[in-house]
Amino acid sequence: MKKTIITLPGDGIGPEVTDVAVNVLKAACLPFDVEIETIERNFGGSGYDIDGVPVTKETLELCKKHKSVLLGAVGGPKWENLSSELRPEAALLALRRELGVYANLRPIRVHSALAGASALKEEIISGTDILIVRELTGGIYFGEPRFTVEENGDTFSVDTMKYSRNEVRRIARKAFEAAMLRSKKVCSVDKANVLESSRLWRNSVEEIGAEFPEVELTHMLVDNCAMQLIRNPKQFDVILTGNLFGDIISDEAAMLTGSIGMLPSASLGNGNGLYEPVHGSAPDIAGTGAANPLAAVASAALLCRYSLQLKEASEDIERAVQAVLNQGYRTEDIFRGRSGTKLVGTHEMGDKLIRNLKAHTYAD
Ligand SMILES: NC(=O)C1=CN([C@@H]2O[C@H](COP(=O)(O)OP(=O)(O)OC[C@H]3O[C@@H](n4cnc5c(N)ncnc54)[C@H](O)[C@@H]3O)[C@@H](O)[C@H]2O)C=CC1
Ligand SMILES: CC(C)CC(=O)C(=O)O
Ligand SMILES: [Mg+2]
Repeated sequence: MKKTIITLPGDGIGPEVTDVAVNVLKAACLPFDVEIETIERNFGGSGYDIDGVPVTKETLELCKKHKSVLLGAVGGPKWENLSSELRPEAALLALRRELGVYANLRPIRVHSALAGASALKEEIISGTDILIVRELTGGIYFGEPRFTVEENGDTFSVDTMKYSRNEVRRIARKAFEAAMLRSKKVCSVDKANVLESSRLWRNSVEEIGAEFPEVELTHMLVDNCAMQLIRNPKQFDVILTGNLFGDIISDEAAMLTGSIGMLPSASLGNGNGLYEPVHGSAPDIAGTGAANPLAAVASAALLCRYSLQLKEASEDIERAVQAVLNQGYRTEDIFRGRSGTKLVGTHEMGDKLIRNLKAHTYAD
């Protein structure tokens, strides 16, 4: 059987990690008689350089048609002075919006082999298993109006933080459903002591919480959450939060796992799936072969699970990731020079993954 996915490698390290993820995905699906066909499109800053826009209408339509998209990353200094609608990041926001993928799932799992790789003490982080459920198509990244004006000899810029009750209820339901399959705890994170939109958020989450009496619901202000994630991350099961706060605390939570290069994501909604590492285009290491591809690879595993319904292939990829870490292979970001570990580059890590995948799947 043939399955088609759209790949949008993007900018910086995006193409490097996407290449590895696609190779691993193909190798993982083969034993299940699924041939992965990829259609690649320009996207982000590199898309702008070629097409004059960071994403074309044709690409958006193609993504909608095929429903599953594997994305690398966008952005970089080269495109920072473009107007907001031509910036690489605008393409990503447009894609998320067009696909209607409002539920951004960001699993934070500390691999036992990497418990010593975090900047935090091993006893604080080992065993951490958090799911951040971030609202992705609303909030301040999309709210109108947004503008900059010159007034009275000064410059003013406005962004709008806006949520509707239904938008909050929709993402809250996803968080509670996820919690039912985990440790049945949801911590909703907001800034309800200051923001009107956060008070609506809290109120709407409470309404959905009432439909899930088995799930323990707590609320936490985002500044406290930023601190609690470092103090005692194991207190969290599912963290439910809005677009901006989720963006920030997930980068923070990435450091529990040793590196932002470890964190995958799946964005779901409207029957579509967009899969991308949590990290950006990392211009500081692009082209050096140092990028950690495991976040992109783990995102491909999520694509297998949610879009291709190939749970076993997805688990095979996750096992291969565990195996390479247990065997001591480390890209620079997670390399701490410990005995038994070996520094590898992006593509060498990909080769090790495929070797493990073959050893596992063909031996069964
Ligand atoms: N989803 C996306 O496409 C995102 C794009 N960006 C864009 O990326 C550009 C750079 O943003 P930054 O703030 O520097 O964030 P970043 O996530 O690209 O990089 C932050 C730091 O983490 C390191 N890093 C990131 N991914 C890594 C990986 N896979 N392996 C090893 N090290 C890794 C980088 O080298 C850098 O030191 C900006 O243009 C930004 O807008 C940022 C976040 C998400
Ligand atoms: C690049 C931004 C549009 C978003 C971002 O940083 C993220 O979704 O993690
Ligand atoms: Mg981010």
